[in-house]
Amino acid sequence: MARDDRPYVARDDWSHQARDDWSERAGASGRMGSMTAGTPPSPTEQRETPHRSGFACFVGRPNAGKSTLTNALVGTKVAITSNRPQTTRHTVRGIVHRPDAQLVLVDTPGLHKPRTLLGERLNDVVRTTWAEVDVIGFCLPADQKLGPGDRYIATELAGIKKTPKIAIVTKTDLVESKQLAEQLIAIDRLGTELGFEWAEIVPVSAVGDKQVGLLADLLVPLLPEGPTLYPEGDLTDEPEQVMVAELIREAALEGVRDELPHSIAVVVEEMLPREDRPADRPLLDIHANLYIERPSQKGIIIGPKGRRLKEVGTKSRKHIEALLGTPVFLDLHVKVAKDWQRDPKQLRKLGF
Ligand SMILES: Nc1nc2c(ncn2[C@@H]2O[C@H](COP(=O)(O)OP(=O)(O)OP(=O)(O)O)[C@@H](O)[C@H]2O)c(=O)[nH]1
Repeated sequence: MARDDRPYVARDDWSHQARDDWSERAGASGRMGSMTAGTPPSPTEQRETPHRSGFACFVGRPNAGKSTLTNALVGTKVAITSNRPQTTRHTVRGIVHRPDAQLVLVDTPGLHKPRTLLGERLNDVVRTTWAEVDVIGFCLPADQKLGPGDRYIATELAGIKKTPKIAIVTKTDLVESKQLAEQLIAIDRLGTELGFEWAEIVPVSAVGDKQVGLLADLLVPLLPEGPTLYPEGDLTDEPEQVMVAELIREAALEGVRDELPHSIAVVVEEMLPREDRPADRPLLDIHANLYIERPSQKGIIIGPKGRRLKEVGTKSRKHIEALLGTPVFLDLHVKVAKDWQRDPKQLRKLGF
């Protein structure tokens, strides 16, 4: 997206920021050393912009829209999304390939007050990720006032001094411009209150495809100079089995309530091409177990006459086939792993 097309950027000094970037790069590369701030680069100079590569992660409370945004940036379904909170457990990387940069997105679980061993482990994953990335994107939904959950995360962010932080106001399609403006101001103030400044504050709608390209444009200059890290065409380095398990879990989460979403874990036991198939009609056999914590939860997952489980299978199979580009036979079993969230041995077995 051309910079002039930007309908909203809260920082009124963004154009200076952009110019500063240019002069900074000039200093760094030595190639544009004579350029003064405010001089637009010539097309030749623009082509000489150094290639950048690095890692960004999106943080924010559950349901803030992190996975949807990751998918929108990458352009393919790589992170699972759901309208249930805390869907993302595994760190899924989406990779944005551009001529000038490679941006590796690390999608973390939501940071929350831990109540179980699983909760503590998830928070550790989040903090470790924050310390390693080049830029953090803090996602705040436009349609919800800043709450204690946001402050909790922002306070933690304030402690990570070195990493630049971009505030991303998500789901802007859900609000009028006045509400959006208020949210932008509140977020700016939150940074000031906590003693740091956002590198940018940018409103986006992943669903409405608004300003997603701009977000990438703002993230890229915050990455270090460097060569491509992954081969072109790679969208994620998450093992296929984990992605497949996540797609099954996503389908299983649909329509379940209360504590059940947190009780579901999926492990793909085996993925093997079916033997004796003609080359033009391959079939991939996938055997997966869907774990719950208590026998009483089995009925809900399986549904009357097995209908619910069948739906979960059909739905996830379609997504898996789209992801892997091959027809799939999905063999899905429901098993009870008693209180797995509190049992270190079970957690390890389930991949945490
Ligand atoms: N209208 C609208 N809805 C959105 C947008 N982005 C995300 N959503 C919805 O918000 C819900 C949560 O989105 P996710 O992307 O799963 O949120 P998340 O932050 O990854 O959630 P966790 O994995 O639980 O941390 C889903 O129902 C999405 O469809 C958006 O730009 N506009």
